[in-house]
Amino acid sequence: MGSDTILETTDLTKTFSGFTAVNKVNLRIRRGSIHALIGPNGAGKTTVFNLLTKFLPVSSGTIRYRGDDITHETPAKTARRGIVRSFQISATFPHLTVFQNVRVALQRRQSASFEFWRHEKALSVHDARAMELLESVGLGGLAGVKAVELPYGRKRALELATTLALEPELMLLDEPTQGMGHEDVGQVMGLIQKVAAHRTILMVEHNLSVVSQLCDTITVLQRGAILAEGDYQTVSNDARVREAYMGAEAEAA
Ligand SMILES: Nc1ncnc2c1ncn2[C@@H]1O[C@H](COP(=O)(O)OP(=O)(O)OP(=O)(O)O)[C@@H](O)[C@H]1O
Repeated sequence: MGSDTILETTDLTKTFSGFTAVNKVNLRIRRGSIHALIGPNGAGKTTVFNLLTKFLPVSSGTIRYRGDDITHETPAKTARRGIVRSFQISATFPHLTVFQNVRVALQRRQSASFEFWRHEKALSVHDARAMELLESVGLGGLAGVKAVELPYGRKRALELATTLALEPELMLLDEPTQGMGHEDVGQVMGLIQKVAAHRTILMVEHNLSVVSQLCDTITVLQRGAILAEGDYQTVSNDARVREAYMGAEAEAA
């Protein structure tokens, strides 16, 4: 595994009672890149994420992270290596403030447990870092607001801040712009670009305009297997990719 590769899968496969959802997928994620996983509904994108984070056990094949075989490692150990999934695992606590949410995430990272109902003093060691993280995602001015009261796009920014608190090296983003209006999409794209500066990002994203603007490499999955890979120009000009997408649209119509 070359030093520019942070994560590599070899023949990664997942079967569910005889049905192959992920079929011999060979992924290579370049360190420092923003890599997209796209494909029609049911292509296996979410299952790949679940395999990489160990949320699901691998049926066959291997996952190597920075050269180590992590295929059969526990989810906690994999997370401690810095492979962190956002927008699902890092659910926020609606009735805590924006600031408290980030502080809890920092505490979680430190104690690797959920004993976060700590004495105020124990938590206050994280105050400065919490504020710094909030500033970095543009939420400095909303620190005292309850998470539940944030507009949708800002909630996503908070989720990013709580994920960043775990110091991810490889960040997995699950449809970061899903359900967003134009303005929020622009804001979240800006944030992703910013947080990508010091890490690697793998994202599942249906919005192809977002993918074309953000991602260096795109892997297209179809029925569990890789259909095409390359930069946006390459995959969007690929006849098989066009057909897969048009086929999916025709089915949906
Ligand atoms: N736990 C499971 N048991 C059985 N089949 C499953 C399970 N999870 C996923 N599948 C099947 O595996 C295939 C891939 O699903 P997956 O959710 O990974 O696709 P996806 O590309 O993420 O789709 P979408 O874009 O709709 O989220 C689908 O046919 C799905 O029905």
